[in-house]
Amino acid sequence: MNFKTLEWQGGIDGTLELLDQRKLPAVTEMLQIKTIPQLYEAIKTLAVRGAPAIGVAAAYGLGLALQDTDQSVGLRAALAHLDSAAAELARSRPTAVNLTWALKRVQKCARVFIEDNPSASVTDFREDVLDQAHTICREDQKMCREIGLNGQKLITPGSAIITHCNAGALATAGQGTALSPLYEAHAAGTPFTVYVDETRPLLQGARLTAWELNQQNIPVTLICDNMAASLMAEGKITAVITGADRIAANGDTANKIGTLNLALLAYHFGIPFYIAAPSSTFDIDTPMGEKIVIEQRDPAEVKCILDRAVSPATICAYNPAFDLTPAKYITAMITEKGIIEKPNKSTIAEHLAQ
Ligand SMILES: CSC[C@H]1O[C@H](OP(=O)(O)O)[C@H](O)[C@@H]1O
Repeated sequence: MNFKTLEWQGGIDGTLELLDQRKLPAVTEMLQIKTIPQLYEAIKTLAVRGAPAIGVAAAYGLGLALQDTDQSVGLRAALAHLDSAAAELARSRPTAVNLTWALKRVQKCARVFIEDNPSASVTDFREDVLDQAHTICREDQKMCREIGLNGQKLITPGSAIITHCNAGALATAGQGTALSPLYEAHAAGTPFTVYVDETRPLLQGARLTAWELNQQNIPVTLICDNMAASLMAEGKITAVITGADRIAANGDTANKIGTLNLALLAYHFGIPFYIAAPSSTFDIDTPMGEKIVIEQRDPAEVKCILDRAVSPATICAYNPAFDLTPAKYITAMITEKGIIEKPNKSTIAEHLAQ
């Protein structure tokens, strides 16, 4: 990739740099994040977005949180500070499980460090927390590549794929989830077509996926969200691939609003519908989709396009950021471990246990 979605600069007193996705595609600008309130705002306003990217950013956020502590506060106080920051960041967006998954993982490792090193310095503790964040980042990069290699076999010469929102490098620390098989197929010289849903209201498809694929010289056909049915009816689509924000134990999947539309259309037209996601997006503690909290965002986002009003200011608007696709409409899931055909509670459990 010729851009970095996010990157930690320096050591324990370093800075988290984020590519400000609110300004793409017109402006490529890095945000310098030094505090928890700054990171909370960046996640809330989608300066950084996408389930894996949010998780990696939050993990680094705990490294930032400890920059307020010094040797005199002691390990227990430093841990309390870290927990407080984790609780605040967890409130930024409720649906993507990677956020709380990453925070809980760093918090757990922090406790193990203190139990194993009760006389360690706060500086050593801070080094360990930052190492955990780097590990989560590196693992995500590796998982993205593996998803690509596992999903590449689904992209054959002449494939015509619809993708929704952005589940590419901009949504992860690596080369993405849903877009990763496309990158691998492109690198292998496989000729395919990709239709990118603009993805209202925040246009992650038009602004981000189209930009990202264009950066990699992959031809893009941008479509409005209401065009998928006619393309499928005309026999022009061979598969749908999207990302995911949270996958329940039974395979019900929360993803960007509009994903369910595509899944139902694909089911009707007999077109494969694939979800690409790393293991960190599976939430086995949530038994089914109806238990997943769907983020409700500011209705003003629906009444505007790129901050320009498109409807009377006084009307109401409905703005759920995600919808739920029941597992029965999902042909297969692509993970870093392989492919889950006909995802359900048992096939998912067996797959994740590999
Ligand atoms: C690789 S997960 C990307 C996932 O996150 C997006 O949501 P948002 O842009 O609101 O963070 C969308 O649901 C993507 O599929």
